Amino acid sequence: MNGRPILTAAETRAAEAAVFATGVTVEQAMEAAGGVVAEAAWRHAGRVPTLVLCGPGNNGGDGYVIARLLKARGLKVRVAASGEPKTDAARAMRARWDGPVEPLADVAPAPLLIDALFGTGLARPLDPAIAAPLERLAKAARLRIAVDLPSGVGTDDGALLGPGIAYEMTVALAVLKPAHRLQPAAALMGRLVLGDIDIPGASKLVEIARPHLPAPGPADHKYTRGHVVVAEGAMPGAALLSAMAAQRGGAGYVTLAGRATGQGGPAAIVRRDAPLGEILADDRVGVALVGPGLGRDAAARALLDVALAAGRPLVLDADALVLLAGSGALSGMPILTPHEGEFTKLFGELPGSRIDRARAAAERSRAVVVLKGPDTVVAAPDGRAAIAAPAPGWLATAGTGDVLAGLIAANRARGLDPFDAACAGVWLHGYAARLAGAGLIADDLIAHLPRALEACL
Ligand SMILES: NC(=O)C1=CN([C@@H]2O[C@H](COP(=O)(O)OP(=O)(O)OC[C@H]3O[C@@H](n4cnc5c(N)ncnc54)[C@H](O)[C@@H]3O)[C@@H](O)[C@H]2O)[C@@H](O)CC1
Ligand SMILES: Nc1ncnc2c1ncn2[C@@H]1O[C@H](COP(=O)(O)OP(=O)(O)O)[C@@H](O)[C@H]1O
Ligand SMILES: [K+]
Repeated sequence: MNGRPILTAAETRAAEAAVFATGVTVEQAMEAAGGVVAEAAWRHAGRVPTLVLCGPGNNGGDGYVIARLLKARGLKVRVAASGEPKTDAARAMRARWDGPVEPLADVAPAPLLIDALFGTGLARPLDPAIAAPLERLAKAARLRIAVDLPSGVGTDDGALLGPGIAYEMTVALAVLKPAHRLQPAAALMGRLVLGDIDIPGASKLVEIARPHLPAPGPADHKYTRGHVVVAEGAMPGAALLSAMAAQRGGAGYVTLAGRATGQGGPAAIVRRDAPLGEILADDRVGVALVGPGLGRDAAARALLDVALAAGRPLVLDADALVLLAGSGALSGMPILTPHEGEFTKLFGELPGSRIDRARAAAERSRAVVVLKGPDTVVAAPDGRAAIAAPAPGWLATAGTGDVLAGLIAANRARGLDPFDAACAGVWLHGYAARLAGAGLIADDLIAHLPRALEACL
């Protein structure tokens, strides 16, 4: 798993401090930051009259640099500030801006608005005296560009601390921060550009990257590619969706275990109406998926108990998660795939961001937790975590979770470790959703999985 690192505000400051310790100055870093944003703005918007809003900290310092560089390219640039700069570097950049600085409260709008009010230093909700003019100027602009982050979002949790303006572009400086990927902030970013300013960062939190999933080779046969067993329950359609997703997601052998034999779906699915324990006793079984359409009655509980006792790698979804509420640590590092509702039933109300909550849940359950939603987070008990790039809202339709569970099962069965299998499944799911496009239903995702797999060869 080696997606782009995502650093919190404190980690970003530490990464910057490490670079400054080598002799690079804050002013140099700020010149570089202003340079990448000015370049991105120029490419995106061209020769457009521009208003740069500067805050009191180093985000504002970047703003003064951007204004100077765009003016040097011949743009009509005005600057408005919420107050005097408070850091040495920002003061230095303010001094290098040779135009006037207007007060934010009553400045006139411009077609291009560049927001350098606050970045990673925002510590509390925006004051109305800043939020109101920001909103007014953003509404009146034709294009809005955020420097590092839209002003008014929580860097580490993606919470809204301001008016929630949607930008056409955000230029993230040095590294991605959680707010670039966590909702509701992530939805405001527009096109997200990462501006390299030579401040490297490493983190246990990454963006989910395209996995490398090699094609089967000469040494492979159906079992080496992975044997997935999906347990059927009260609603066999859900298990069928999971089974089909596991097949199209690359599993070499998929067994549907249960009573509803012969109900639609490809002939290539093996259907067995035998006790689940007997089916899972086969050493060639790479993973058991339990939960989609399982039901929550005694029969469902009995199937779950059999799966938990079987000693095979597990993917537990949907009803299985509800049945697990109140249980402690699990053995064998299963993968749990709750949406928010299932997560709360399973783990209660945990504090912090989605990342904090997924990590705490993973640690408590000793499982890899996939906290699903528009900003899916994957977390492992060892602290590794990953956030998906935004997926299409069209995924909010019945059965797409069953498809995700089947995909994760296929990747686990092919031998990926639980964290990597979960991340690979989430990536394929999001990619297939983009391919399937508007109006998708869960079945369409499955039809697009071969092309998603192709992208990972
Ligand atoms: N640290 C560095 O050396 C570099 C930082 N860079 C920029 O600097 C930003 C971070 O700079 P800072 O740490 O100075 O933080 P910010 O510029 O985001 O804001 C910090 C300032 O805002 C005040 N503040 C916080 N919340 C407020 C609120 N709700 N209302 C009013 N005032 C509030 C703080 O008291 C402080 O004065 C990054 O996002 C990036 O844009 C870049 O210039 C690259 C180099
Ligand atoms: N608004 C949204 N934007 C992007 N992805 C979403 C959104 N809502 C749901 N999803 C994704 O769709 C899937 C829904 O899964 P789930 O809630 O288990 O549905 P079901 O049980 O009907 O299959 C998850 O992968 C989730 O991340
Ligand atoms: K900003």
